[in-house]
Amino acid sequence: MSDVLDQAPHGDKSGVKPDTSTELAIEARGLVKRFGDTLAVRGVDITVPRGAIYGILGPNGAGKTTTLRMILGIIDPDEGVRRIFGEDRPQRIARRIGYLPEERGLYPAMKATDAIAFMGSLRGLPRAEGRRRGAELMEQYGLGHAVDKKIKELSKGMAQTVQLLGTLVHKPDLVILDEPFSGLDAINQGKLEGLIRQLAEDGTTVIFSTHVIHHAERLCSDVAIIAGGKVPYAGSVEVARDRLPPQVRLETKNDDGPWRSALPASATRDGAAWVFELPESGIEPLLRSLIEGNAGIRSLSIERAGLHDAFVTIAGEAAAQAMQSDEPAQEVSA
Ligand SMILES: Nc1ncnc2c1ncn2[C@@H]1O[C@H](COP(=O)(O)OP(=O)(O)OP(=O)(O)O)[C@@H](O)[C@H]1O
Repeated sequence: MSDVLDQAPHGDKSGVKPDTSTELAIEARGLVKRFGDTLAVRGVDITVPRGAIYGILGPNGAGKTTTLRMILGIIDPDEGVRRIFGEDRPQRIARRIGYLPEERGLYPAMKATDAIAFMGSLRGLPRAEGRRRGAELMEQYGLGHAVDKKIKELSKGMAQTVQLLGTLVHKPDLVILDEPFSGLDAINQGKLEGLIRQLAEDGTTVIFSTHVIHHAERLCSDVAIIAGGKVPYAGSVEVARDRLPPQVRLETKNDDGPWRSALPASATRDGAAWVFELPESGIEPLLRSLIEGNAGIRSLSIERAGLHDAFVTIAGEAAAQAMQSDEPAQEVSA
């Protein structure tokens, strides 16, 4: 797949010199957007380092698309500033950006490679080159059999993939994907995860919005959680997970004994196991008390909180439930 994403420096294409003065791909501060009476985005700050895979998580209507559209310069914020590669007028560096909008759509009568070339031409890539690269990309993405097909002859998922390839054909430095996983089956979701990883390995910054926390957990170094037009958390996935104490799960041979006083008062039963938060003093003193108190340890595990649990804590149960209702029944594993 690396050929697919054979990334060259791209600043020359746009006539704008590559910016080396900032390590940030995106810096957005205090973004606010109103649509009539609706306050869609209420003061969003997002900072995306270059080369990151960055996830924007939030339930329906949270303000993800509006935020991305402001960052891209498709709409202007009512308040706040945003910079892409240090440039505060994103349109000026449009050729360095690839954008997959949430609303999918290509001309049904166009050939797939022409559709990719057309999208590339909107970002400054000559059509002939776009067609050549389009065919190459389709071949490498497993759609070689469809290069001569028209969009209307493709399945919905295949057409969506063609649109994604059109987003990448001009070799952008920054790729912004709005809900790229929705509408794809489990196999294609897995392929898309691989493609996103490959883009990042080649130095491209990738930002995607999603309802499905598992994609972000597998792919992202950093995330922003958007809920109700605000960002209650933006930062590393690891730090978000560390906001919750790890959970201990303990099974013992003996039901009772002096060891029981070592368990925190909040410990609960889950079948044969005790479940509780890892005490602040750590596992060693607890282990000592269990051994000396003759618990007869059968099994003991310590599990770090996942991003989903962190999301529930940060954004709230309601937001998590709203997200979960959108998760596909079949999940892919990394
Ligand atoms: N053009 C518009 N005119 C009026 N209201 C809008 C417009 N675009 C978005 N909104 C409103 O702004 C809020 C945020 O919408 P937005 O599309 O940004 O959310 P989202 O997080 O991307 O949601 P989803 O996951 O459903 O796509 C919603 O209340 C929505 O109804």
